Amino acid sequence: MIIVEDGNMRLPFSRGILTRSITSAGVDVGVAYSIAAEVMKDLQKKKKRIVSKDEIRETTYRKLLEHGYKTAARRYIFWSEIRRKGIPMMLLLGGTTGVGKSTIATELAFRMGIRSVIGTDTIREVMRKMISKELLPTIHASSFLAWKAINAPLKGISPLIYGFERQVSHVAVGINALIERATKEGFNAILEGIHLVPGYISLTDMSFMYIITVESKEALRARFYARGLQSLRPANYYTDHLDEIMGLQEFIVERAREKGVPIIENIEVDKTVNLIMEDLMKRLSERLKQKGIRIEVVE
Ligand SMILES: Nc1ncnc2c1ncn2[C@@H]1O[C@H](COP(=O)(O)OP(=O)(O)O)[C@@H](O)[C@H]1O
Ligand SMILES: O=C(O)[C@@H](COP(=O)(O)O)OP(=O)(O)O
Repeated sequence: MIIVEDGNMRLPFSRGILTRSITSAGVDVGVAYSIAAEVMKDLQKKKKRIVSKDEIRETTYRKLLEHGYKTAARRYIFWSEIRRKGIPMMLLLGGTTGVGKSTIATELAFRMGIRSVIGTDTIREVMRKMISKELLPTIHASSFLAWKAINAPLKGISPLIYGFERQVSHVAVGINALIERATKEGFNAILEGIHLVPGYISLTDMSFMYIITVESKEALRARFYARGLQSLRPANYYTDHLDEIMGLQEFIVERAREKGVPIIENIEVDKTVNLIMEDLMKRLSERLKQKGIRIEVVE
């Protein structure tokens, strides 16, 4: 068995771990698994019982090149450098309910080896327990129904947007606290949820936001039916309010345009995940260069 030495830690070589790192470079998981197996064979041929992480990275990088995956090889080295340097960053995925945020967040977390994925609806749930409905009525409803809790006369303002904005501004208190703590503690996390609206959240220089959208009401309807099969969130609770939910998407997209936050139409999960990782690699390396941190990418 091959032992991987990492500082004073020694762990058995795991094809699963190496497969995840290779998929983080955008390689199909089946191909990634077979490349990981080839890497293991090459290391075994060297008859060395203990290998370093650098040797694994080098061998994997060469294997990807041999198989013609030049771009993936560069991405692979980039993300393993990010992990090696333990660079703290936060990814924030906003977008109206049902577009696929938690699905994409889970896949991104797997590929990037990020352990904490936090939904803003969880933050809202905690706030609901601590703050009464009388005091903050708009947080005790779904985003697209918060307007029903408003009993103020609204002149010329859309009740749907006003109710949503109230809920977002309240939940943003918890979101900003999370971002502050992650920055102070230096840990990675992915936040996902409808409350991540550009202009309402204080981003740090190491937090990167994306807005996920669906192309049509029909596509969104299909998402809710698909989710209804996998979870206890009943589809018709959402499909009965598609116009409101799409109205919130419009509002969120406008804010994203104003703030220059990338907007990604989520047609296929894999494509969306690769798009975000590609864009994130560019934004992250630019940001790190500004901070004087160079990520060597082996040519
Ligand atoms: N690109 C996609 N194509 C088809 N179905 C998708 C896609 N992205 C997500 N889904 C499905 O849509 C449903 C809603 O996704 P979810 O991640 O729960 O949305 P959100 O977290 O944005 O509310 C889930 O059943 C998920 O599997
Ligand atoms: O308030 C809402 O629209 C959704 C947000 O869910 P996400 O889009 O954040 O998953 O929460 P729900 O009322 O369904 O529990």
